[in-house]
Amino acid sequence: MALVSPLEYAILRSAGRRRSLREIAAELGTKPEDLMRYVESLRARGLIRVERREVEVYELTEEGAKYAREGLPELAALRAAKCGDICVVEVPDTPEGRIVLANLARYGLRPRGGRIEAPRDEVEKALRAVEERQRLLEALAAGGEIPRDALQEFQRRRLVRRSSRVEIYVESAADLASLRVAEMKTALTSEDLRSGAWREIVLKPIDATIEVPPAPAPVPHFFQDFLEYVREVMVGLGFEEVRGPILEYEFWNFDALFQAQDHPAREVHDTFFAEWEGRPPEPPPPELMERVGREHEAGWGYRWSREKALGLVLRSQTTATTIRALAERGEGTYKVFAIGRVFRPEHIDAKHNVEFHQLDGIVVGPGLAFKHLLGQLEQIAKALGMAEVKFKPAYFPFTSPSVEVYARHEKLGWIEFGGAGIFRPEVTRPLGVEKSRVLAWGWGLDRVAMILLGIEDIRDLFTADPEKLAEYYRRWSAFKRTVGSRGARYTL
Ligand SMILES: N[C@@H](Cc1ccccc1)C(=O)O
Repeated sequence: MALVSPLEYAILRSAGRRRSLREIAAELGTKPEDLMRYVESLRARGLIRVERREVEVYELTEEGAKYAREGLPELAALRAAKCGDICVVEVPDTPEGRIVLANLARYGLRPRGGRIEAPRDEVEKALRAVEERQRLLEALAAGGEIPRDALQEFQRRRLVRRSSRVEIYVESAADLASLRVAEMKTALTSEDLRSGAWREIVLKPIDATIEVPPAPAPVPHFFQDFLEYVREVMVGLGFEEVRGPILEYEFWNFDALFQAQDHPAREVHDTFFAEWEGRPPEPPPPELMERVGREHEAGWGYRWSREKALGLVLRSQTTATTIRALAERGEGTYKVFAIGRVFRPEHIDAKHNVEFHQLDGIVVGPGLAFKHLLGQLEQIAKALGMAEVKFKPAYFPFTSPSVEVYARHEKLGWIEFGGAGIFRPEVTRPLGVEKSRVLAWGWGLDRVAMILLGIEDIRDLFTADPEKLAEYYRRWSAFKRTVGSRGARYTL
């Protein structure tokens, strides 16, 4: 008495006296490759016989598939014939036209002077023959079988190509009455072993040698490529790149940006607070912390805590990185940017992810004003190839005036993809920046990529689906080729 799983039993019953695995899979509503390991396991136990045979298959070429969809060109030519007792078939004097004439000659319609003139009944006979070819071509496209001579003819015309496939045939070698259907598990528990239940359990077989259907060839990751492109655009605009840690002090992520310690964005539902046993990042200079603390106490009127500022978070904005650069370099004339991952405990949907990428930038120099900020944002948006961008007044604790930046997504409509503003004096003063003004912005690059590539769901940037990855890579390559040649429109 052999034990088999319910699925193995179904395979044996369906196999009976020799059948192709594809038929069995179709009957059981699954795919042959999903049955293979069970077939292998049955074979190993002598319950089934397996035979692999190479079979010829005919598949449509690209041209064949096109004609199956749109109709053979000679069919259109015959249908357009002008008939009295004599029919006249005209074709354009092009390579395609000449192919049509050559094909019609096979049905006995001889061209003369680039056109065909023949008695009506001959043309009708040819039309019926061509219609029959069309029917066969469509039948083949739908997966049906067609006569051999038709296949050979299509092959000569390069509408069909021959290849081979391994077809698997199985035949039950078991007496169904002698089998017992048992539970199937992937792993046994110690309880199964102790109680002896393992004797009544079928273990799910694993066979790593089974062929799987081919997956599309791997392509470079479009979003990685995109981030590299943004980096190059920024460098091309004269910016210098700066980098900063992902595990960041609250100080740089919030305090140095004049974001009060009881600001709602500093609650657990908006920020990932971190505990870290390893080596922490280099702490901020103590004097700087003092100056920032005093600015908070004077400006927001609460008791500032140094301990709180030394707490660790997963960076929630790359402004944490540009403010580090500002603190390091101080007064002067310069432009820097940072590209990096940021983290926020969002409710995940098509536009929000808990992990995304930002481009932050600052422009530092004396005499800079709001118009320069808008001009700078416009320049970057254009350089990236964004078509339509809009600015709206907004609020951030660290800038004044502030704007939100919107762009139009072909499916999702206007979406916000970033913020910008001029750093408030409360931000720049403790850093020793008093003469210069600082233009600052932070853009969500995931959303920019969605807008540029027409991606409708932010989660798709992290998809593991090879088809989607290949599709997005195609869109990305096409975008890169045409960037710079699109019209752009900007409104305030
Ligand atoms: N850091 C802000 C964006 C911003 C950056 C710089 C200036 C103004 C706004 C955000 O992530 O929403």
